[in-house]
Amino acid sequence: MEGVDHLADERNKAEFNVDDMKIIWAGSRHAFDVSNRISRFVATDPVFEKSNRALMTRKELFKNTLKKSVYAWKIIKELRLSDEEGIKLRIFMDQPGFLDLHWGMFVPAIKGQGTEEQQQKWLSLANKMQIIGCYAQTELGHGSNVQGLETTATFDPKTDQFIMHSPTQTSSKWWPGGLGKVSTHAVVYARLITNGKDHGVHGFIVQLRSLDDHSPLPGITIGDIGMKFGNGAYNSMDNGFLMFNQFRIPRDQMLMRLSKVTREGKYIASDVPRQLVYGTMVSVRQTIVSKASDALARAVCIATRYSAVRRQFGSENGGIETQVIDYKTQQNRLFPLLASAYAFRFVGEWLKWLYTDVTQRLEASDFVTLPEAHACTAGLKSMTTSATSDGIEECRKLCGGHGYLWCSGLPELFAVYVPACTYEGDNVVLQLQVARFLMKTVSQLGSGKAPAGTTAYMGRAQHLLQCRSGVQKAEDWLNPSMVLEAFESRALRMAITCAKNLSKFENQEQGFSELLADLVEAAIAHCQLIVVSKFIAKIEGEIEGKGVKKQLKNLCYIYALHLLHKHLGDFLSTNSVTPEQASLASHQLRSLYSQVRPNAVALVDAFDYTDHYLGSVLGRYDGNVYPKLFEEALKDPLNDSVVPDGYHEYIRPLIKQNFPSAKL
Ligand SMILES: CCCCCCCC/C=C\CCCCCCCCCCCCC/C=C/C(=O)SCCNC(=O)CCNC(=O)[C@H](O)C(C)(C)COP(=O)(O)OP(=O)(O)OC[C@H]1O[C@@H](n2cnc3c(N)ncnc32)[C@H](O)[C@@H]1OP(=O)(O)O
Ligand SMILES: Cc1cc2nc3c(=O)[nH]c(=O)nc-3n(C[C@H](O)[C@H](O)[C@H](O)COP(=O)(O)OP(=O)(O)OC[C@H]3O[C@@H](n4cnc5c(N)ncnc54)[C@H](O)[C@@H]3O)c2cc1C
Repeated sequence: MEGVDHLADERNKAEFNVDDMKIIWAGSRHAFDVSNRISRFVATDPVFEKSNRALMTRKELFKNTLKKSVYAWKIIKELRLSDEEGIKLRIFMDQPGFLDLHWGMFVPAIKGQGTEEQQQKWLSLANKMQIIGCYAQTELGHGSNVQGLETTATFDPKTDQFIMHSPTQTSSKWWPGGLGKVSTHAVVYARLITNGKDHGVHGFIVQLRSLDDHSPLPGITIGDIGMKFGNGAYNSMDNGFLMFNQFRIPRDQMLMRLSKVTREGKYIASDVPRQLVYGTMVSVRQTIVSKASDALARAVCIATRYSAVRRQFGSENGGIETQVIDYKTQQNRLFPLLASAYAFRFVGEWLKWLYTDVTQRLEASDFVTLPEAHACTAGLKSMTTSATSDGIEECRKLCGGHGYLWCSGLPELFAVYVPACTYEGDNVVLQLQVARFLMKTVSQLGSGKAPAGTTAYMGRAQHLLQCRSGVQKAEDWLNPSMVLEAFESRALRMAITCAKNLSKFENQEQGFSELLADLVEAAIAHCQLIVVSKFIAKIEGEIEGKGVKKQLKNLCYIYALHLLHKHLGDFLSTNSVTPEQASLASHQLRSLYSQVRPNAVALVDAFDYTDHYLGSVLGRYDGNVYPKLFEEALKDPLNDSVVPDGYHEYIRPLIKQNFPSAKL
């Protein structure tokens, strides 16, 4: 029935003020107002219609993305939207495209690595979108190993130019978003060679296409790398390939904030860490963590609302059946994901703070916190995107058969989201960076250098290596210090075991390669500790709103205890908990699920998503699922005619058994 809220009973059960929770979720009243206003604006503008995406051909989808992106830019300019509003517009538009790479990587790369002069020249064009840029780092043969890139930029002192060249097929740039068909420019990462010496990978601004007719400049071969996973989905993006054939650019197009090449061809390295050339990746990894909470929240919102609508079994005397959300198995799969969405939100807020702090320090030439910022952005990007990808797929299963329908919104969400486990650094490769950082920290214990920041707990190694958890009853698992101690002790003991095993190898690098799998597990344990500790810090802070804090506490402990349950092997093998304490944790989890149950729909309403953004028949705000599933089905082109195309050609001859005889 139109206009009826099928989830009204669920909403009436809520024990907290949803509007207050919306502010907590958004981060502030201001952030909520912006998000709420822009999402509704996008939802009502026909240009941003997206329900027809799956049926578009690649070319139609690409053109539709161009149309939406340019229209979004026009709105940003005409309505003088702020950066914050512009970014929200892009998010709610919900279609990956060249704008992401232009604003998300090209502009930041110039800001981070260009000199004042270069910024003035290039950003004035880029900020008006008179040039469109992308980030061309990955090559056909090398993505994870940035130091292994093969493209060369050789300085020619005669002409004061760099010669950009792709010496092999594997050196072709391959993957950059926006490169295939749209970008006029790119920040290209290539090996800098002066006077025959290789100085490693540096960034260069390179014009790729004519600003008059968009044709590739001579010496440049460029195109799209082809269809990717899923229909619609990430295929709106023109990920591209690029080859240089002795292509020349002026010397002043090398990004020279971190190091320089003089007119004579002399290379001058500055005294800043060379890793700052990776700065753009660090900034995007930070953004990806907040986006993980958003993607997971979308999936959880769909699965929660649908689980409250869907009924199976349990009917007594012909009465109504049980809502599937009431099954403990459903709760055991769904509520930890709901809790994770909130957890990633808060760790994302904290990471943004950490990133802002390290950026300010770098500007003041203070590099002390750079390794930690790198480890946190890499590790949390890895951990949250892996959990979110798995979570979206779990939400699809939580919706049963209907979750597999395109109109559930979940297949497309998964297809768009899952490459987050790979881009901006493969998730395993990134956890190994965390592991290196942890091994270094462990090796310095006792040296007088106290570990700080997220590794401060390692400074209490003596206690954490010996302590036994004091949990005696299920309620003890609601004690923040007991929860934290269990996670700290597990993370520390895993790291120390790895360090001990490493020390048995004469060659540290060889030892590291032998122990890769254990090192990744130790890194994940450390990252989970960070998320748990930031959630606990959040609930221990000031939180306004009727009943809001109570709900967040429940979610925080669900998050922590479900991790304990999932990684029980780690907790038991490190003696961080006993089997009895683990069983008390399971008991406490069940009790927390019961407390969350009446609030579940309201907790996903707090995300404030429009039906347009969710793009899901199953996750509709009004819960009016079944009539809308029919409506969607009837829109499918196969239902345009009762008798399908191909009937006379194939079905009829088959049934009548009168097809021509086969010849081999
Ligand atoms: C007017 C208003 C305007 C508003 C605008 C409105 C419009 C809005 C439109 C859009 C809005 C934009 C929204 C943007 C949102 C963006 C969202 C995201 C979308 C994403 C789209 C996908 C795009 C994808 C892009 C890419 O994938 S780019 C390529 C990424 N590639 C990688 O990540 C490669 C991974 N590999 C590496 O990073 C490195 O190779 C390595 C694995 C780290 C190894 O490096 P190496 O140098 O070999 O180091 P090691 O020897 O291992 O270590 C040495 C040393 O260095 C330290 N280290 C390493 N990395 C770093 C680092 N980054 N920082 C600091 N330190 C680092 C390492 O720890 C070691 O330290 P020690 O020596 O101390 O041990
Ligand atoms: C949708 C999408 C968009 C992208 N956009 C861009 C872009 O705009 N610009 C850009 O430059 N790039 C882009 N990329 C490329 C992306 O950054 C790389 O794909 C990514 O860094 C992974 O590198 P790879 O493909 O070389 O993977 P590989 O490194 O080849 O990984 C293959 C396997 O090897 C494993 N592996 C690799 N090294 C190690 C190791 N040292 N130890 C243990 N295991 C290892 C990995 O875990 C993985 O399982 C994009 C990729 C995708 C999918």
